Amino acid sequence: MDDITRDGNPVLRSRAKELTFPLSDKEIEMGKKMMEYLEVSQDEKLAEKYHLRAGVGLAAPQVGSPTRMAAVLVPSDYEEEPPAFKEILVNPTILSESVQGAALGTGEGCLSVDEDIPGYVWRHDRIKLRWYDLDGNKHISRLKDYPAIVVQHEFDHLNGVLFYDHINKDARFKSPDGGVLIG
Ligand SMILES: CNC(=O)c1cccc(C)c1Nc1nc(N2CCN(c3ccccc3Cl)CC2)nc(N2CSC[C@H]2C(=O)NC)n1
Repeated sequence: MDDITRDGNPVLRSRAKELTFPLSDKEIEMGKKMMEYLEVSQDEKLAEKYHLRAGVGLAAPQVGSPTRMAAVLVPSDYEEEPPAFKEILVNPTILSESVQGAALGTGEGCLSVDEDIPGYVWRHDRIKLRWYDLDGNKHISRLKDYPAIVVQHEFDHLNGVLFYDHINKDARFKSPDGGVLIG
């Protein structure tokens, strides 16, 4: 956990730089290590053994690298099913986003923010995402609900935005018209 940068470190408030292909061995290794972190953090026994906080997303600035890469591992509702969304995203771009909003009903947490900050983090319920994999292949993904929220949270990290920047401090649990609460 000590290798996760914490709020206050300027790398979390900077705009991360695009990566160029072919990626260096070091960049590929970083992507794989970020995904491995999420896998271990979601295994109760291993997370306890290595004192890791569970996460479903991790962006390169959170491991000290101001580059546009993020790992996302959103499990499905049933353990024996494959994950809802598992990818290492390079140079992601949100191509379009729904007008309809969505927020996690329990608020958001972040591996780089140690304290709980109450409030809904209103995002877009659906997004169309263009991204590249570690080999430089282009992908387009249409995401909805929890996976869409997680990707927007990680995308924010690449632009120096943290989840609590979106919380309405005067009305932390206010729902905008038509917004859906998830989870
Ligand atoms: C303040 N209240 C809260 O944090 C909060 C409180 C309750 C519920 C939710 C849903 C909350 N919110 C929240 N919970 C998560 N986890 C739930 C548990 N889970 C997990 C845990 C154990 C094994 C496997 C897994 Cl999968 C890991 C992920 N993750 C995020 N976020 C926001 S988007 C990026 C994502 C992230 O990875 N954060 C570290 N938010």
